[in-house]
Amino acid sequence: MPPVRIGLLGLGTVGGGVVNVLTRNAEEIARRAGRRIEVVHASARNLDAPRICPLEGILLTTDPMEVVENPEVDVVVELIGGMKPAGDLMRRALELGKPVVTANKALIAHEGMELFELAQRHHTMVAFEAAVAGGIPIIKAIREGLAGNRIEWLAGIINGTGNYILTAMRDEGRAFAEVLAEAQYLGYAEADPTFDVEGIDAAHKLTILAAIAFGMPLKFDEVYTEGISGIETDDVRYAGEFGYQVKHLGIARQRDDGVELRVHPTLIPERRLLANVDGVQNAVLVWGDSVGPTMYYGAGAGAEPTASAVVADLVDVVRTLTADPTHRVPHLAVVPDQISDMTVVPMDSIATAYYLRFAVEDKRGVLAKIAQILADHEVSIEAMMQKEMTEDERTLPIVMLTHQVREKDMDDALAEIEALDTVRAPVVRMRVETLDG
Ligand SMILES: NC(=O)C1=CN([C@@H]2O[C@H](COP(=O)(O)OP(=O)(O)OC[C@H]3O[C@@H](n4cnc5c(N)ncnc54)[C@H](O)[C@@H]3O)[C@@H](O)[C@H]2O)C=CC1
Ligand SMILES: N[C@@H](CC=O)C(=O)O
Ligand code: NA
Repeated sequence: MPPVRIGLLGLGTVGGGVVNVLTRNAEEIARRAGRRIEVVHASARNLDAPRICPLEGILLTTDPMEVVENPEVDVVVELIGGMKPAGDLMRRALELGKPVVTANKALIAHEGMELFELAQRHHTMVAFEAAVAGGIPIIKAIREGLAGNRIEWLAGIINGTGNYILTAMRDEGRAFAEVLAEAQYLGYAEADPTFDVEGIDAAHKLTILAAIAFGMPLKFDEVYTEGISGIETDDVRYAGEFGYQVKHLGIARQRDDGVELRVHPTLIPERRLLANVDGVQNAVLVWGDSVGPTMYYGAGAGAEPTASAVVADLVDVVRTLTADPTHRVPHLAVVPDQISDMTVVPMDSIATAYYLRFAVEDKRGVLAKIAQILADHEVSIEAMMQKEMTEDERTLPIVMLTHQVREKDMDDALAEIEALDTVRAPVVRMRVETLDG
């Protein structure tokens, strides 16, 4: 069989990693795919930029559309990122009947439904394993390995940059900005790193995971999203004193009245496996009704871990190039006419336990007043600590864990507490998840 000819859009961190993996493991990959896989044409914005990979034998251009339209290219790999021009390039490739492999979670989360429909219409496919949790084969695991289950819920650390920052803040007490710059240097961060630190990247990934787990449409706009930029080292330390780690989680859960989709900093009991996933590593805990809890762990970002997922998709695509398109594994796990809409439940209706930190004036009766307001709103306290006075001797931090409470009740209680003269700053709050069923 002649080699399969790849057109590669983007020669940055992941594009470079893909060339390296395809070159180094060429024989092994050919044994699996049944044919050799070779990059023949590639594009980058600046052809003089330094590269992490060899480029011998690859025709280079600054015009990615030239690669897509090259009749000598059989499969397109999109590793540019973002919405434009990546979306137009992908659409053109699909119209030409060329399969596309991508790591672009933003594009899939926003435009996946149309792209999958276009692919189907042109008897081809989009593969996107690298879009979620980097090198972890989580899409394949849920879509194929857990196909016998009703997935009840999943929770994951799905942004490598954010986890890298939180780990360095906790273990080394380093400043947020400095660690972010390091994650950018290592190639982990998005082109716009606010996507990482404000939870948007994790929301893109959760959108995709939920669609595959529950057979529902991609609903990025309905994901409740909070990032890690507001987390302070004191809170990480106090959480540790209660026996918890602070992690940024994406959570999707089926309920009778719809589905919860939320991304936010979360306290997890330190004995849980997820609490011990550090640095750039990601992990996803998936709970299926037949299998129970399963967990998938590995590098969530970086050149070769992400390339590992891109190349696995390439092998899949190559294996099915000559197959009847209706016999391929569907993009969102269920056959297209079986995708069923699901209501995303409002945050107000979600019940979780909470970590709270109050900055109060050191005055008699303040704590009693706070406890009273919490009780009036059905919030019951599980544990409480009074911490040392701040350096300026102005405020006394009080931290507590609560039992489960509806978000709406907590909002109302905190609004009342923040209006007290003796409360000096907005209350810091993080949700707590036990992840035990
Ligand atoms: N870096 C990582 O660890 C991971 C990245 N991803 C995704 O992989 C994709 C690529 O990311 P990286 O390799 O990190 O990016 P990068 O910034 O290192 O490389 C991007 C490449 O695309 C080219 N490019 C950028 N804008 C372009 C434009 N307007 N027109 C033509 N070419 C353009 C650049 O010249 C460069 O070669 C993104 O979708 C990202 O979200 C997914 C998982 C992990
Ligand atoms: N910026 C992303 C890259 C992988 O998806 C991350 O840090 O996880
Ligand atoms: Na993956």
